[in-house]
Amino acid sequence: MSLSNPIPLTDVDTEKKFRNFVEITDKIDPIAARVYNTYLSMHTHQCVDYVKQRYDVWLKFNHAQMSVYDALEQLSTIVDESDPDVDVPNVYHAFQTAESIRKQYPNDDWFHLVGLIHDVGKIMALYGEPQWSTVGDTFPVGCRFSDEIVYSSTTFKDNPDIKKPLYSSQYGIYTPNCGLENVMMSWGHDEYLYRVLKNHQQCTLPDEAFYIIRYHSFYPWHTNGAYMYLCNEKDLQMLKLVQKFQKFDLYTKDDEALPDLDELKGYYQNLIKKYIPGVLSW
Ligand SMILES: O[C@H]1[C@H](O)[C@@H](O)[C@H](O)[C@@H](O)[C@H]1O
Ligand SMILES: [Fe+2]
Ligand SMILES: [Fe+2]
Repeated sequence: MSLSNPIPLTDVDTEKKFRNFVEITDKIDPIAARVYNTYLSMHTHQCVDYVKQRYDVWLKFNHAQMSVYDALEQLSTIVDESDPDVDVPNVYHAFQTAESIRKQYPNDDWFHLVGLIHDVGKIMALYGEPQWSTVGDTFPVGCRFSDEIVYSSTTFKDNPDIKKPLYSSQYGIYTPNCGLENVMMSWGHDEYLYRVLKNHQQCTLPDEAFYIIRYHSFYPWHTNGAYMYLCNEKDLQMLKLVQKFQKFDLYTKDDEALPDLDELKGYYQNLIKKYIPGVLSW
């Protein structure tokens, strides 16, 4: 599926510095400490065995029954602890992302909907999942952790997998260019929402939408160029689309100009009716 002619991205705030993962010093601001500690826990605990165990817990889809819109509204109670750029509930970020995509690609309504829902998997945090296992950038487990992972120089030292020769080799349990669909990613909101939607037979979003949802947090890959040796043709083709999405996901973050959610509700409820109707198992 090709996206119709883009209008150039004009409303990007070039003054503000996004994704500024500052190094930890003893005089640190509370947000920077919150972000660092989230990644420290994530990089300490996310390993092959841990991810398998999360599959057991979450892929039974027995936590809740609700529509996508109801799940989206639950984001109004979640502040993402991994994000140095957002300190308000995540529901605003959902509408900011969606609305900016809608402005640039008015005809690609499925893309608007991806903007709206891409982070809905974060509702896991409301059902007992720690934030370090819900939010933040993702990375493959079962092979060597890349230097391109944020804070990786100090946060992986207690991860059980770095002591295992197979898991800490370049390819680990994978084969060259095996394709990301065959790679086990650290557990988080991307994989979770992807699986929830796959499990919902009435979901008619295109393959591109599923792909963006599944890999939008894989910054070491889509932005820093790591792990290319695990990618197949499909991944390289989809990379451009994920990068396009990433601009909207990141540069529209704004804690001051908050969208009026009631005003936008009707448009997006119709999109949900069109592409993801019904009650989903979460
Ligand atoms: O802190 C953010 C946030 O958790 C996003 O939802 C995720 O997609 C990004 O990768 C991460 O950097
Ligand atoms: Fe996300
Ligand atoms: Fe996001």
